[in-house]
Amino acid sequence: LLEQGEDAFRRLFKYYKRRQPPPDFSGIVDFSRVQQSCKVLITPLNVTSISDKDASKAGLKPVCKWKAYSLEDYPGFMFISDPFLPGWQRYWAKQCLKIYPRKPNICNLDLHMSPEETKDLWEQSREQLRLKSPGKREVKSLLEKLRWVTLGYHYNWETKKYSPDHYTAFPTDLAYLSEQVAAACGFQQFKAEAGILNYYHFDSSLGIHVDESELDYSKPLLSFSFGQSAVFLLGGLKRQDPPLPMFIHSGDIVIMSGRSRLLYHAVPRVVPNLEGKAIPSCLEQTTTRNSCSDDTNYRQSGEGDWEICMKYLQDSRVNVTVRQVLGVGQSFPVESDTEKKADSKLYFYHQDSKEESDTEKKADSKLYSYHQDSKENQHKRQKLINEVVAKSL
Ligand SMILES: O=C(O)CCC(=O)C(=O)O
Ligand SMILES: [Fe+2]
Repeated sequence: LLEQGEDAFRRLFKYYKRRQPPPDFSGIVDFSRVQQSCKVLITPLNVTSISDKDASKAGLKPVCKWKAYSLEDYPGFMFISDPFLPGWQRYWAKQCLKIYPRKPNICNLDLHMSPEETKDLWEQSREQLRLKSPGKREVKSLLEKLRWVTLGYHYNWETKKYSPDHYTAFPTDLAYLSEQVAAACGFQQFKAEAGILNYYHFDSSLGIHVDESELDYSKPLLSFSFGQSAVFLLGGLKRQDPPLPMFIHSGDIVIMSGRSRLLYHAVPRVVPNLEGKAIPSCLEQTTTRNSCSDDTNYRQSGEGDWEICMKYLQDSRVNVTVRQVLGVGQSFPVESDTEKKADSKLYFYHQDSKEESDTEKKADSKLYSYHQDSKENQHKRQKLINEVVAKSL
């Protein structure tokens, strides 16, 4: 057991990432097929926390219809199995592909391209994607090279900080969705202040990490997924703690709050949806005419856009995590000049350098190595954990 505990997370991460021989997926928790495993608990939500009408404006079913789960050993962790109304996953997936990557939002491609060149990845990629034939090795469109987009307080991968100096308006529709979901889970005053979109393909993974850059851990972290499925590993407070593997499917929402807010986690693998179809059927549904959306984008969206989305999602997964960075009445700590410099570095467009710097490469692939924490960081982390635990008791 001592040996097993050594670096159980790394071993399991590599195991699920492995191609040959493929891993055994049978032991993975699948909330869409509740096996009444001893660990999975069905969680009742307060069905009056948000009105059915407000839920439907965000494309969500009435809360009484949601299937919400929690895990015995992970207080504060919640999993909502696809609570979206028919047709609405399409809407959100399209926003993630067509609208949110637009300027002024920041994406990995900005690290080595001019704002002019990354102005509208959707427009720049749609023809190429439309003509793409499956299985063929073709030049990748910009949309296919997209790895991440940041929203609101833009996350700086290098300094691992949010900065008050890099804020752009958070998309109102996504803020609304997040606030409804947070309220339904018992977090009434949630404010969507920062977002990270991750774009995955079948060969992508997201390393072992903890989201600790936000300044108020009493606020939940919300995660929405669309497209193909993923194996998600939920670890412990220590990096080495053995993780629990679970599937995340299209439409699923993960909430990390309370004691689970600072747990290590990772996505070792993206897997085809378990129905074995090109696109999971929940994404194929269209809305009924009378659903009440205030968003003109939605009504104007043509079938042509959806055709491009489908092409993209056949071998991709999009995940968006929404975070509240500041607590009520809280403000950013004052930064020193050196910190400010480091902070703005990533937003500088290197006009005369075609070579990617190491920093760019790292940030670009988001595969920055997750080094063993320094003594100082470990100490800081332990302090934070104590705070969170104290608050959630
Ligand atoms: O893709 C996911 O499900 C997780 C994403 C994540 O952990 C993050 O963006 O911090
Ligand atoms: Fe994360």
